[in-house]
Amino acid sequence: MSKVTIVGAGNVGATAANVLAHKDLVKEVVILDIKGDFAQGKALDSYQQASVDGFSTRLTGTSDYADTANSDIVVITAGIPRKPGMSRDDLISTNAKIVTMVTRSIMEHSKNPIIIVVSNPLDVMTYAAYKASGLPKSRVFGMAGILDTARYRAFLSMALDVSSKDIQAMLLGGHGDTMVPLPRYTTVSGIPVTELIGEEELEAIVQRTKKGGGELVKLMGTSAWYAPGAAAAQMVAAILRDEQRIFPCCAFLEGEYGQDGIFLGVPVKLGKDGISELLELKLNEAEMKLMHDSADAVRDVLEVYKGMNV
Ligand SMILES: NC(=O)C1=CN([C@@H]2O[C@H](COP(=O)(O)OP(=O)(O)OC[C@H]3O[C@@H](n4cnc5c(N)ncnc54)[C@H](O)[C@@H]3O)[C@@H](O)[C@H]2O)C=CC1
Ligand SMILES: O=C([O-])CC(=O)C(=O)O
Repeated sequence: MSKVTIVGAGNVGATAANVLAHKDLVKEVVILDIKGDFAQGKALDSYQQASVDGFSTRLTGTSDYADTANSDIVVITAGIPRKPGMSRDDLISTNAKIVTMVTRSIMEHSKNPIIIVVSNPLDVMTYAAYKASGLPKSRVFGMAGILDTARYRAFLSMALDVSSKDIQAMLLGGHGDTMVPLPRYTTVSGIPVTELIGEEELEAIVQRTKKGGGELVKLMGTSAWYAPGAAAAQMVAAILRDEQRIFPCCAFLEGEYGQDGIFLGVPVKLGKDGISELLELKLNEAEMKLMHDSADAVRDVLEVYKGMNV
């Protein structure tokens, strides 16, 4: 009888709630937004889909944190999205305050939730939620890697004309243009991807993946929501079902990959208590360098956050 709260009833939050309800895994999904009755409207619309699509999960909307009391899992999507010409890092001054305030309010009503952060800039916003919550690192992490590998898998699927279901891939690093897709850890039904595609075409797909978020911002004028919402719901499902699935997630590193005191994308195992294990891949020199460059980029934004004293 779990309870899931989604903070932010906007594009990503409402999609995550809707996708989660379709999985029919949880009794109650609460959507919270500061924007008047907006969350109530989104929840009501979503719940009116229940009889059409056949799910029982109740969706309710609110602007009152008391209604989030005793949540088992909280997904934070509150904050502003970027517009064309902006980087995710440009969102920090607004979103750091929002994510910190949201996390504090959540913790006033739920003792030991698992928090999944979605708001950007993701790696630093996950750090902000971790600090504001006081929860252990196993219970606070961010969604990005599932989305970024999903884009990588989509581009590969289009290039190879195969189902993306058969493409397995791993990706590390920050959720920015320095992210590190890993062709050496990419297979198609067990076949190394390098046996199926030329080096140049693969490199072009890697580069397109790194800028995958920006491509959509340019096309739509705001950032993506279908794949991000579904990715967040997949993480919630893995926790609710105690699946111990291995996903790339934004997790707190304390020495792993040569990084300390920073949230970055790495493979983790997800189950009922959050992150049960962080996996350290045997990277080659070139991959490790890309990982360190990505960590440096995240660390620059982390310094900005630390200087804000929120
Ligand atoms: N980690 C990832 O891979 C992804 C992250 N994002 C990020 O997710 C965030 C949300 O994106 P969208 O849903 O497209 O934006 P949106 O503008 O559609 O929705 C954001 C919602 O947050 C609400 N909000 C703002 N301040 C709040 C507060 N203090 N408390 C509660 N609610 C508050 C707004 O009223 C709005 O409804 C953005 O920061 C975006 O950059 C988006 C896609 C992927
Ligand atoms: O691109 C953005 O700003 C939103 C995001 O993180 C993504 O879609 O990857």
